[in-house]
Amino acid sequence: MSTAIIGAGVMGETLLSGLVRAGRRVDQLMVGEKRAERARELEDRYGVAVVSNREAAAKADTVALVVKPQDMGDVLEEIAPDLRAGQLLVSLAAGITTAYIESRVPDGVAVVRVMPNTPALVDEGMAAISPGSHCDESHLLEAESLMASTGKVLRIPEKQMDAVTAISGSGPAYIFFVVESMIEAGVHLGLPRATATDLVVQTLVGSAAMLRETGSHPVVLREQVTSPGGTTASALRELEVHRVRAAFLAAMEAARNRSRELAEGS
Ligand SMILES: NC(=O)C1=CN([C@@H]2O[C@H](COP(=O)(O)OP(=O)(O)OC[C@H]3O[C@@H](n4cnc5c(N)ncnc54)[C@H](O)[C@@H]3O)[C@@H](O)[C@H]2O)C=CC1
Ligand SMILES: O=C(O)[C@@H]1CCC=N1
Repeated sequence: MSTAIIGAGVMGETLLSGLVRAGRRVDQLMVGEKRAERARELEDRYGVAVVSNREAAAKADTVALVVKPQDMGDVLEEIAPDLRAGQLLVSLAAGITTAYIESRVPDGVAVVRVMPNTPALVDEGMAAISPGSHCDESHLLEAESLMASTGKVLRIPEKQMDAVTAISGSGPAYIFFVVESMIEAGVHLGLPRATATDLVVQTLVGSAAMLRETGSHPVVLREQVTSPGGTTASALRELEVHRVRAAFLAAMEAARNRSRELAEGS
């Protein structure tokens, strides 16, 4: 099965590198990328063939679309003449619906919408997938196998996609923001930056491992850290006073709403 990736920016390369790490043959992979310099970089780094978008669409069994939502209309218009019924189109773009894609490609092309995230770069990705209207189980299995090369995959109804985008798609950025804030706080408290960074990163990794390995509710894990009348209780009170919980809710609502807007091309 050959796979083409159209749009090899951050997420396109993340997918490409994951497929290579998962043992997909490089001669079964190809890339369509608009920026010539970027295309050369990927050829050098992975030995992958860089071809035109139309050649990618004509030759590959599966075509992954990893361009920005705003570029999706142009790319679909360009490759539509080369697509055929039964072929699989996997879109990783935020906001873009399977109906949008299906209305721009020949009848019978199978479309799967995916929302991945960047931890896929270290094989800890979280991808959600939803089938379009011409998908059978074999198309879903192929999309799942594509994304499973870089982490966990969950099947979800497409109506949940904008919320998923706000949580796991954009999620790594919120976590990095928290990490960055904690490091700055450590520096403010007088710690050397390198020490603060080591402390915060390992605390994050350890906490994530506890969540995954114990399966305990985060409230239970938080209560274990919070000694009565102690330091954690004092800190948590400040987080509540500064409305951090409400800020997270507002932030994710904004991301969900932006995903909906992207569907309308803005
Ligand atoms: N970066 C992230 O964390 C995530 C990104 N996504 C989605 O992945 C898609 C790509 O995002 P990024 O990789 O962050 O953006 P990016 O800007 O890094 O990559 C887009 C790539 O597409 C190329 N491109 C643009 N028009 C093209 C065309 N006509 N033909 C071929 N290549 C073309 C650009 O040159 C660029 O290399 C977006 O739709 C985004 O919603 C989804 C989940 C997470
Ligand atoms: O910011 C964005 O629009 C993309 C989609 C999810 C993560 N990055």
